[in-house]
Amino acid sequence: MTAKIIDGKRFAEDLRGRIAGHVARLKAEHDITPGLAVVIVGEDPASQVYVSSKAKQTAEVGMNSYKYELPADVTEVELLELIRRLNEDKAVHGILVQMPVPKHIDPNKVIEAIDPAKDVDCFTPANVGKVQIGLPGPVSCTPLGCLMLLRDELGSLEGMHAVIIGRSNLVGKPMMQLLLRDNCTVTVAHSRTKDLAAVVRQADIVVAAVGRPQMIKGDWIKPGAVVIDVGINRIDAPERGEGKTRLVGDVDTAAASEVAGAITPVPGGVGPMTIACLLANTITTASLINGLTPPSDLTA
Ligand SMILES: NC(=O)C1=CN([C@@H]2O[C@H](COP(=O)(O)OP(=O)(O)OC[C@H]3O[C@@H](n4cnc5c(N)ncnc54)[C@H](OP(=O)(O)O)[C@@H]3O)[C@@H](O)[C@H]2O)C=CC1
Ligand SMILES: Nc1nc(=O)c2c([nH]1)NC[C@@H]1CN(c3ccc(C(=O)N[C@@H](CCC(=O)O)C(=O)O)cc3)C=[N+]21
Repeated sequence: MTAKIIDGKRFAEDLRGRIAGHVARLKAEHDITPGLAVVIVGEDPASQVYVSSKAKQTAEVGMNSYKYELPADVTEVELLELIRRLNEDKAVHGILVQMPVPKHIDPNKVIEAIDPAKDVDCFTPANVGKVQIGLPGPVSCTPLGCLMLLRDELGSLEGMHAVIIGRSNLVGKPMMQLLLRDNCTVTVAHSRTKDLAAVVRQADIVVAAVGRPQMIKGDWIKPGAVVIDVGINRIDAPERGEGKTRLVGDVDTAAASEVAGAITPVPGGVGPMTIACLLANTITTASLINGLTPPSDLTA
């Protein structure tokens, strides 16, 4: 059997098309142009690429995009002051501070400074709690993107055994909440899990968010399972020439594709969905800030 390749890039394009429709409606009916502010500290080249593609896609769907590039030696006080200004700015409906921030800045202080009403990453305690009890609000971008792909592939997820590998606040834990809400039986595995292969073999749905290149092997996958590969790892690719690299996920995609029912590729899988869901969250926050019900097709 050869797995279906889940085209996240294409799904994200469709999602951005729907987002553009919601932006047009907010403008025409309510005179609101959603605005997203992205703050980046320092000059990590990977982050630069990621932030540029966010700005480009934000503009393409008709939203306003505001980019703040701060030097790596900016003080914590200065960064917090910028966040406070963005909290007050009526044109800004979403604030994203690219993580990680330099070591001399406390990421928890950054998170706590962001107004939960504008927290499009769903990092603040208020929004984490809302997701847990099912209240409307932004939902962590990567897990939201994974959920959309899974629902599209499977329809109802009810009763399925989902195994998530990774328990970070960014991916694993919010993924757990969303799959539980969709009536999956959820197992969360991590670095202390015993016999990970045996745990993964039980899964109808595998979500790999570990950050270890190709760690999840083909023979760990139950035949027909749906595999969502969140990992983005840059590895050496001497076959492409000296000094060249390529991106791979946390799953051994070639081997897993022999067994799985469907699988997301890297690149072109979850990554593009993360960015599209960031824009979706900006519609959600712009709606809620203005007392409107957010569009149901952009959230969990
Ligand atoms: N596609 C996208 O849009 C995004 C991709 N990513 C990628 O996803 C991956 C995960 O990101 P993130 O959640 O932030 O990573 P973290 O490093 O924060 O978390 C990794 C998790 O994996 C677990 N883990 C580490 N080693 C093992 C192991 N050998 N066996 C089992 N579990 C293990 C850790 O366990 P423990 O808690 O015990 O330490 C931890 O819970 C990375 O590759 C990242 O680049 C991240 C965000 C967005
Ligand atoms: N506050 C904050 N929020 C985040 O959501 C956040 C963050 N900080 N810091 C970094 C991680 C990582 N992340 C990615 C999103 C999309 C791609 C993506 O689009 N990847 C493309 C490939 C891009 C390439 O070729 O380099 C793909 O998978 O197809 C990658 C990585 C969001 N993160």
